[in-house]
Formats: sequence, C-alpha cells, structure tokens
Amino acid sequence: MKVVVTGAKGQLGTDLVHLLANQGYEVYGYGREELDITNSDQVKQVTSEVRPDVVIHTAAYTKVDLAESEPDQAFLINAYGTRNVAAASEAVGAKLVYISTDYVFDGMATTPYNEFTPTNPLSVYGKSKLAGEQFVRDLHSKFFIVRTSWVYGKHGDNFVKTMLKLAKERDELMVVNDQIGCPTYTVDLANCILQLIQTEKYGVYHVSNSGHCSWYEFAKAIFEEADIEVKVNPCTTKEFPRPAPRPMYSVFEHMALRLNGFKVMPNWRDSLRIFLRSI
Ligand SMILES: NC(=O)C1=CN([C@@H]2O[C@H](COP(=O)(O)OP(=O)(O)OC[C@H]3O[C@@H](n4cnc5c(N)ncnc54)[C@H](O)[C@@H]3O)[C@@H](O)[C@H]2O)C=CC1
Repeated sequence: MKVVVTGAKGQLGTDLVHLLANQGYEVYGYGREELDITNSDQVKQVTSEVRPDVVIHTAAYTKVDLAESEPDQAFLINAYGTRNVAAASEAVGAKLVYISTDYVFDGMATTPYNEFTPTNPLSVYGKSKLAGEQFVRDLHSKFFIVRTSWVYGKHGDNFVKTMLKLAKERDELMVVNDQIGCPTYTVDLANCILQLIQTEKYGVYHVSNSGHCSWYEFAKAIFEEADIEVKVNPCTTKEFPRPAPRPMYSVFEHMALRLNGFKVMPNWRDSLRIFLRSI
C-alpha cells in the first residue's frame, strides 16, 4: 500500500513515516521543502505521480499563539492547504486522514466531548483547523478526520520536552491547573491511524491517550516518572495569560473508536512512562 505523508518532518509526521516504513508500507514522506501544501499545483503533481492509496495529512500551521496575530497564515495553511490536499487525494481515489484538534471545541463542557458534539472554536488556530475539516467533508468521499490533543513525542517541541528543559534551569515551576485535557503520545497516535487506514470505517475520530489530567498534573507525572526533583506549583490560566484562548476542558470520549471496534489507546501515564524511558 502506498502512503503519502504531508508534514513528514513534524512531530507526528516523523513517527508516522518510521512506523509505516517498519510495517512494510511504501511510504512517501514530504516535508515543507519538498511539498508546500499551499501550492495546489505541487500537491496535484505529487499525488498524480505517486498515486497513493492513502494520504495522511499532518502538515499544519501549529503556532497557536502566533496565529492570533497571523490569521492569514493560519487559514492559508490549515484551511486552503487542506483544501488542496483533499481535492488532490480525492482526484486519485486515495483515502484521506486529516489530523485535527481539540481546539475545535470551546472547552465549556463538563463531560467528555464525543465526535457528535457541536464544535465552537475559540482561537484563530482552532477556527482554521475547523475550516480544514469542512473542506475535507466538502471535497472528499473517503476521509478520516482524526482529532487529537496535547501531543508529544521524540521529534519537535512539546510540553514534556519543555518541562524537562525547564527543570534543568529552575528549582521551581508554575504550571496551569485549571485546564484539563488528554495527553497523546505520537507513537500511540500513529499506531491508531494505522488501524484506521486499513478499513473503510470513514468519519470523525477522537484519538488521544485514555484518562485525563491538568497541565499541572501532567508536569508532576513527568517529573515523577523521570525521577527529577523540582517543585511544581499550580496556578490558574488567569495568572498565566496567553494570546490564544485555550479550551478549559477538552477531554475526549473515544466513542467512534469504540463503536467501530478499534482499540482504544493506552492510559496517558503508561504511555508517558514508555516515552520517557525511550529518550
Ligand atoms: N501538537 C499538538 O499538541 C497538536 C497537534 N495537532 C495537529 O496534529 C498535526 C501534527 O502536529 P505536530 O506534528 O505536533 O506539528 P508540527 O508543527 O511538529 O508539524 C507540522 C509540520 O507541518 C509543516 N508545515 C507547515 N506549513 C506547511 C506547508 N505550507 N506545507 C507543508 N508543510 C507545512 C511544518 O514544517 C511542520 O514540520 C497538525 O495537524 C496539528 O494541527 C492537533 C492537536 C494537538
């Protein structure tokens, strides 16, 4: 099976390309330099030359705070770039996996979000990713929209790596304790995507590790699992303001995985332990 991966040098893209290659897939991973998704001709050229069975679209504008002052860039890449990928993959009959986000929700819920909960993004980033989802729905007939959250892995910047770095520089850290969500390890996410693409069970999927925590609880767990002594103090979102509003509660229910007979991902703390041992 031939698989094209966009954003192949990103955090998720890198692990996906490794996993697919290890599993014997014929994988074509493109970084931004080789395939700029905002260039529709280039996207069409790649899909018509490779003729993939599946396109996994991980490329995105991911600078959540900067997006508030650069909405054009965010929409150009996340909305129109996704339109280009959706149209080109549909034209060659390839299945499409589009990676989306918990930021499509407003975080006002008190119970986990399932795939049928109405969306209401707060930030420019969330709005631009939702616009990407809409293009996928409008232009593609065989798609998986995979919404994920709080992603970390070996490649690229993420919360886990930031915490490990800060612990080397400081004795004490303040971490937000009133935002609740689901951490997601790239390797688990990549394995889940692999399950999906082997089927025709198209639709929207919420994919994260199981369980949930606050950023503060996540930070404490990182230091416990890594056996690092550092004092972590809880703080509120108000005490730590950021340009882009975050959903306060973005816990996923994995209803689509469950109802379609897929494996639900391991508990976040077990995956965190595996990740920390691997680095
Ligand atoms: N990191 C996170 O916590 C979360 C990420 N996501 C989504 O997961 C997907 C993967 O995220 P990460 O791997 O963490 O992001 P990343 O920022 O590590 O990787 C994204 C890649 O896209 C590339 N890219 C940017 N503009 C491009 C363009 N015009 N053409 C081609 N490539 C371009 C970047 O160079 C980068 O390598 C993204 O769609 C993101 O929106 C969803 C929820 C949470």
